[in-house]
Amino acid sequence: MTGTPNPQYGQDVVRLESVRKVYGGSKNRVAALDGVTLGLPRGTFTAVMGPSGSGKSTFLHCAAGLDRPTSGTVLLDGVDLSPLKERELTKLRRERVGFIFQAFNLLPALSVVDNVGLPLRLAGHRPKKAAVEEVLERVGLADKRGSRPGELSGGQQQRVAIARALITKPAVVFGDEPTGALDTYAAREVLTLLRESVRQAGQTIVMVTHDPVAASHADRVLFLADGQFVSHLDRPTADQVAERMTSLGAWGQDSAAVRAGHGVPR
Ligand SMILES: Nc1ncnc2c1ncn2[C@@H]1O[C@H](COP(=O)(O)OP(=O)(O)OP(=O)(O)O)[C@@H](O)[C@H]1O
Repeated sequence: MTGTPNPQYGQDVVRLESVRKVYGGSKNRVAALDGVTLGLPRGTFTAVMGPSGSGKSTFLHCAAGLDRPTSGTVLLDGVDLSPLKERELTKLRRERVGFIFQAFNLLPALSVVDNVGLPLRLAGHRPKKAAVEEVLERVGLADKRGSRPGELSGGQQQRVAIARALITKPAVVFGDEPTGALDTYAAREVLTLLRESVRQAGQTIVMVTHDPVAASHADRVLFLADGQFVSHLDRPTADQVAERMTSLGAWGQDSAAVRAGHGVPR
């Protein structure tokens, strides 16, 4: 089965080769991704950072098969996405990719259990009770199984979203600012959970974030500038991430104020 966790290091779950994504016409052409070649090994937690407009969302969308590059190749769990038709791409995403967004995107009328089981239902499978219970245990919400999202805190809702992302045993989970809407405490809980799923279950996670503290939970932080990956840090502190972002001009004149807002230890 495609999504079976395989904590085998050295094998790239996400691979981009010479990927370019160009927007606009001849007058307002923007290379949002400008020749990106990159491999993300199985069982690793990667954070992607960069100034506004550097191409983070474009990278996430292309790497996750939500958008197609103008040129170049994306391989997801060993599958070349370029020749796939839309339906095949949708199927591959459902089977092998999990998503976590800033706005938790839970269905308010459904219980926690039904929200978590939804990706399996969409793929035409009936969620197994034991599998849903197990993933709810993992995110620490077994006692909230019957609650509606509106009855939960932001951190709890994001943990439901993580359970929903993990239920299909995806090859990779993409997070788009997953802690952006959470307070410091809830954010730390969510990041610890993501990190544990990498350490203990061999999950592969790729997370776009503006927050140096969030990025410091990753194994590796990649920095984008003008559509290219320009540097990386392995197991950095939040301060090191913030320094690197400052050197990329990410926070302009107000960098100190923004750093303070992002909770960087000073
Ligand atoms: N649909 C689009 N049409 C035209 N240009 C686009 C489109 N999407 C993105 N761009 C441009 O591509 C570049 C990269 O955008 P992208 O959204 O990937 O950056 P980002 O790093 O995610 O920015 P932010 O941190 O502000 O969300 C920017 O110059 C942006 O204006």
